[in-house]
Amino acid sequence: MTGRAVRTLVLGGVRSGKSAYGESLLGSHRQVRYLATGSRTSTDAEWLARIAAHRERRDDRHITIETTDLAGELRAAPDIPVIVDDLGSWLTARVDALGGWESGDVDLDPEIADLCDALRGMNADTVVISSEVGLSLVSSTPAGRLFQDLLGTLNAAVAQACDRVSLVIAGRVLDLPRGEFDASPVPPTAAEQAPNDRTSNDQTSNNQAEEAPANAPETAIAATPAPGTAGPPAARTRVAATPVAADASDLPDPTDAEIFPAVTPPDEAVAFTARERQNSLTKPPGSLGRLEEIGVWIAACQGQCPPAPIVKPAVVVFAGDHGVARGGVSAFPPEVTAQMVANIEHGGAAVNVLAARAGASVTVVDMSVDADTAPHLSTYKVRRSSEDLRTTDAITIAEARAALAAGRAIADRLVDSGSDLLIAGEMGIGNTTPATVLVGALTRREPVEIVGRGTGVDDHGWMRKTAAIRDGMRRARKVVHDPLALLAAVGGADLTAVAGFLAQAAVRRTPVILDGLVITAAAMVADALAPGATRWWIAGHRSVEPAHQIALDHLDLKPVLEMSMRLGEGSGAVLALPIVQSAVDIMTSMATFDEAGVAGRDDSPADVEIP
Ligand SMILES: Cc1cc2ncn([C@H]3O[C@H](COP(=O)(O)O)[C@@H](O)[C@H]3O)c2cc1C
Ligand SMILES: O=C(O)c1cccnc1
Repeated sequence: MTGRAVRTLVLGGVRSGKSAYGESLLGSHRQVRYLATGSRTSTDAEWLARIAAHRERRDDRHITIETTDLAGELRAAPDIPVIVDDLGSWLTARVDALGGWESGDVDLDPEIADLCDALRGMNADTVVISSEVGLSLVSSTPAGRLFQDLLGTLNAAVAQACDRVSLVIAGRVLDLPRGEFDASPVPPTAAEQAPNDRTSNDQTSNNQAEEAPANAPETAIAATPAPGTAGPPAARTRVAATPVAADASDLPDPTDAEIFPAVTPPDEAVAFTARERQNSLTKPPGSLGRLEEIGVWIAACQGQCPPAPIVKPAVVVFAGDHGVARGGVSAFPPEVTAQMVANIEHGGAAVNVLAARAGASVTVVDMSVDADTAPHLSTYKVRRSSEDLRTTDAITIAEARAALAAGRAIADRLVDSGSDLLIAGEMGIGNTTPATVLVGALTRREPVEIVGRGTGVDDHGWMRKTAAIRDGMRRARKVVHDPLALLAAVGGADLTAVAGFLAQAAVRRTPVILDGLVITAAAMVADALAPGATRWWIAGHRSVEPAHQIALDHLDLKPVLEMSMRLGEGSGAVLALPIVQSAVDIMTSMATFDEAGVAGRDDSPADVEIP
């Protein structure tokens, strides 16, 4: 699997430009299979002329296959980009074959489910064209109503199997955001029903926002600093976390987990082309500032200009407890870690809310929570709580290897199932302490320079935290040149898994948005494990934690946002995601000076007097 295949459903009315748009989406491919569903046996001259016009627009790159066996044809060549034009004709052919127009008694659900299954199996870019007939008048004939009903059902089911859905109206393209409910009445396939099955856990279905069960319990979080604060509104839609993708028999081999292949940087030649494209767009060069740099970066990461839209961003929240949290270094008690894991699982945390807005999936993974969590959360669990870094190694070397291997396996799985941008988040009371120890040890700072308030420790807590950081740094300094030993000594299982995840994303040439202090501290170690990995990362925001800026300077990263945030969970990274998506939109959708007929910059030596 390429890991980059994008399935797009293009909807539109009659003569809206949907086919031309759909074909343009595959414009960069050398070979495209064109599955034409229009009936060859038609004798309607006007209809045949339409088909001929479609054919004319296609060039030599297209292999045209006239078929109504869509699922079979898709499965026959899952690695070749394909366009299906269109679902309406396929539907007509199927109802014809079943003789259902008169009786209206047709059950296409099994065929629709089979078609969706075949679409999900595509490893190459896939475009499906269909008519949006639901916006017109309800047909006055039974057959017309049957067609409208069936096509509405079919479109909804296919939308679920696609990564993107666009609506074309009058030649203008509207990208439809992901909805918050499952509109498909088609029964789920067996794979979708089995939560621990490899296929169903495959993140291909990540972006289908799931509504939390209506009776999902409000997770009670111990609210130490502000007991009794008003709870959130009772009625709302929540986007629950996606289950982690693996079962116990599928655990990665931890042998040599700390050894990474060489990281190759994003494509410089494409970056050059992308900068030229930025300068050809209808704006003064450089006028979109940082947005231009980000667009160039994404193009270079993807190795193509213009870059493809980011359609499957994924957030993984790594959760774990730390023995040092028993030493009063946080404003909150350690029990909050497990409670927040449940909250994230049910869609109630800040990261869920922000991810839903940005169209990203959220998965929470228990690496070392000091409680038993559900099996689908604890597949990769290394132990219950890491040890107290003040006095002993947080985890053993063997546990560190297992945690690194887990982070790497999770990144691999997401990339293999089409995730095109990754974000790591973390949840663990006390986390800013090991993170600050890592930053202090790697940058040789004094504890008082770098210690922050985390969740909001009071002055006594601040003193305890500073002493803990001092003790941790004393132990960390001894292994500061050995990234694996450093993670084992002070990082703990969760931060170690984050380091594996971030480094593996770079190995897999997948861009990452970093979050605050905790994730950036793990990123420093990840760059030591896989030198050059930083080139695949962008800093989403700058947290108020003082050690965060020091970590960013160390990695030579400039944060996108400055929002005075100090939460973690991946929240700052997810908040920056729409900016990265906007940077891509600029590169894909702005007109060039030539296209728009706008005069470029006047660089000719002017014969004007300089006053
Ligand atoms: C309710 C709640 C939600 C959170 N979400 C993230 N964190 C953040 O705060 C913790 C780190 O701060 P410290 O080192 O001071 O404990 C981590 O769990 C981090 O993810 C939270 C903390 C709390 C209390
Ligand atoms: O910047 C962070 O990562 C952070 C800050 C405070 C609390 N938790 C995380």
